[in-house]
Amino acid sequence: MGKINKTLGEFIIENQSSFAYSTGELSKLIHAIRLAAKVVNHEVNKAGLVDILGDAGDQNVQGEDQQKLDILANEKFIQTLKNREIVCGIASEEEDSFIEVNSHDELHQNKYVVLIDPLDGSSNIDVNVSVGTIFSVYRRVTPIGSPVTLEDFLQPGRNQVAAGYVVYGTSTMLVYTTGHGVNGFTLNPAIGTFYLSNPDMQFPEDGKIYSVNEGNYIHFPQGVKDYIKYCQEEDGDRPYTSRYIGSLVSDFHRNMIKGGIYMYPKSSKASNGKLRLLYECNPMAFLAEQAKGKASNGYERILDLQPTELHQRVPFFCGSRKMVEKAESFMAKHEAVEFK
Ligand SMILES: O=P(O)(O)OC[C@H]1O[C@](O)(COP(=O)(O)O)[C@@H](O)[C@@H]1O
Ligand SMILES: [Mg+2]
Ligand SMILES: [Mg+2]
Repeated sequence: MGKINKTLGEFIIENQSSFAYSTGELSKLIHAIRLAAKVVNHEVNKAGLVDILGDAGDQNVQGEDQQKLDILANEKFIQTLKNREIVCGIASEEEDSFIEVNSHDELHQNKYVVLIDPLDGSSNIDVNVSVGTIFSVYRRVTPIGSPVTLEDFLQPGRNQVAAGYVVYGTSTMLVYTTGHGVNGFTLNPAIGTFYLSNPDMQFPEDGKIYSVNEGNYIHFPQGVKDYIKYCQEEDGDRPYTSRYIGSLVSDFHRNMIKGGIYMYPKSSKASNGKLRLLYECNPMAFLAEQAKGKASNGYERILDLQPTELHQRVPFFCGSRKMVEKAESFMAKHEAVEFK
């Protein structure tokens, strides 16, 4: 008889006990994310057949054109989390400020807040290239039963209790951590069940793939330019291969499996780069570290950064530990002079 793959449901139940304060609330939360992921997956897969491609004609708080699928995915995740009364607050790339989730009984006991990037890789939606969803979970810091505040969301990434992503690619996968390693589950679309397909995922310590939008090369800090040149030099196992999908989730996923580094540096055009600390960099950094990889802003550990705004951006270097350290060493050489 072939290898029996554990379902996500079975895995959640089995691993619930490994989580401190375990009341089953976090398990219910992961279940809800699984459900919303299946709903969004269904929409993504038939995107070309129904009128959900293209932009929605609105802009989000960051001045980016919202795609129709950005809005649909945002609605599906928020609705699913709200309806299950397992969170007390939600923040999203597509919402200006956080949403307080009130349950029917005044003093609801929900203790988690969730931050989401409902649709990651929006520029790839219309061209049938893989996209994703990213989520990050914290225990609230304000007293249970009291109104949720911004403070509950502006926590350093090291406080995350869970983080993960869904990649809607050649197959649909849910990859997440609760601080006990990283596991990947593949959706069997025929029966709508996620199965454990990639247990204990780990970044190879070193790699041969670098992912960066080289179209911004001339605007990059000298340290980044030097590291890209280093990746391209004929020497030993170099040149490395350049791979850039333009969806953070997909580039991260490939690099975690094959070994590689993803970079979205600051530049003379964007002094903090493009990616958002709270619902892109923190969750991917938590996953990276749990998978023996590394994540920094070129100088500091992402998970130790103290957030100050819901939608703040930070430079991002993430992937195989030795590659991130190498990039950081080039950055350190030029730290003093770079456009502070
Ligand atoms: O087109 P650029 O500037 O290279 O940016 C691509 C990056 O921006 C993102 O699309 C930003 O995420 P959103 O699509 O969620 O806004 C990342 O997924 C991706 O890595
Ligand atoms: Mg994104
Ligand atoms: Mg997005």
